[in-house]
Amino acid sequence: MTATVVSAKGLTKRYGSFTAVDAVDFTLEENRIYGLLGRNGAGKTTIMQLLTGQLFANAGDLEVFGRTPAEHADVLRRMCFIAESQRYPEDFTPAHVFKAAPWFFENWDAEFAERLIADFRLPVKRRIKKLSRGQLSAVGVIVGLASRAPLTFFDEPYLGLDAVARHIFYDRLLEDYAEHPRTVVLSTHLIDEVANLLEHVILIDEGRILLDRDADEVRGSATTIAGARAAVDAFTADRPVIGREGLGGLASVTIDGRLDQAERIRAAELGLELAPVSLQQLIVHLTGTDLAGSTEQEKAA
Ligand SMILES: Nc1ncnc2c1ncn2[C@@H]1O[C@H](COP(=O)(O)OP(=O)(O)OP(=O)(O)O)[C@@H](O)[C@H]1O
Repeated sequence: MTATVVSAKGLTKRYGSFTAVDAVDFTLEENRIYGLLGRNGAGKTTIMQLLTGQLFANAGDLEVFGRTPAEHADVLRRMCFIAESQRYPEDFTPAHVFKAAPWFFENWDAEFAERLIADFRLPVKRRIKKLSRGQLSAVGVIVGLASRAPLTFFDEPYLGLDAVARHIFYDRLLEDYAEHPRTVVLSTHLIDEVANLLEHVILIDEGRILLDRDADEVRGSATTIAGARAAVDAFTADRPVIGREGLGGLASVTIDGRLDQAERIRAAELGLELAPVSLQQLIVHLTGTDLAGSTEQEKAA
């Protein structure tokens, strides 16, 4: 049986009259990788700050490892939060950060950190304020991975990381997670890149939860049918269409739900192609916008 690490009921955070997190209910289970997804301003960072005791909720019940996070130092010690723009003391070098890390994280693995430093080619003796944007992100990613905290949050940890470095992060996370399972919460706009990593998806929109489901179930919950427009239209006529694209005589229509065996055979007879829907496509549909819009992609590239 898996243990519940986080339990939130009616969790609410207001900034003045604006409600950033609106009475959300969710749980995080032990040893799973969660994607906390949503458009800009959806409330993802605020939720992570509530969970890590950096903010107080205005209403609701929150338990992390069975206790109220902000009031229990032993709970805070079991968490690691890597923010988009991590701050460090003036004149610190990455070497100072990694030397201090074992004071904060009892599972800190210095050897693993050394390997990551080599992977990311991080100049550990250079002052942090002189590091490039991507190198600064690498410092956070290394702390997040080598801390092996039972509950680790990565809030858009990639700013400036190039594609190679991002894939090193994903690979090392998966490898290390297989050997040292823990609960990881990853907030990102690069959904297609992390789709295979995620075991569970929580989608936030305007402070509310739109979707809280196993990632495989989400992936299998829609189908794209492509082919000659007339055949596609006929095949999808009575179905809940959630997306439609077309060019000339060709069409590609995404429907909510799976097709059974008979329907698949019929589609093949009509010369139609069936394709699974990506997590990103579904989320775009659910939130009405492309989360990985060009600015985010460019920022991360
Ligand atoms: N200190 C604050 N005072 C007032 N409003 C705030 C404050 N912090 C956050 N907000 C607002 O709360 C909402 C949620 O912000 P949050 O940072 O949690 O979003 P997010 O989902 O992490 O967004 P992004 O993907 O852009 O990082 C936003 O509308 C934001 O403007």
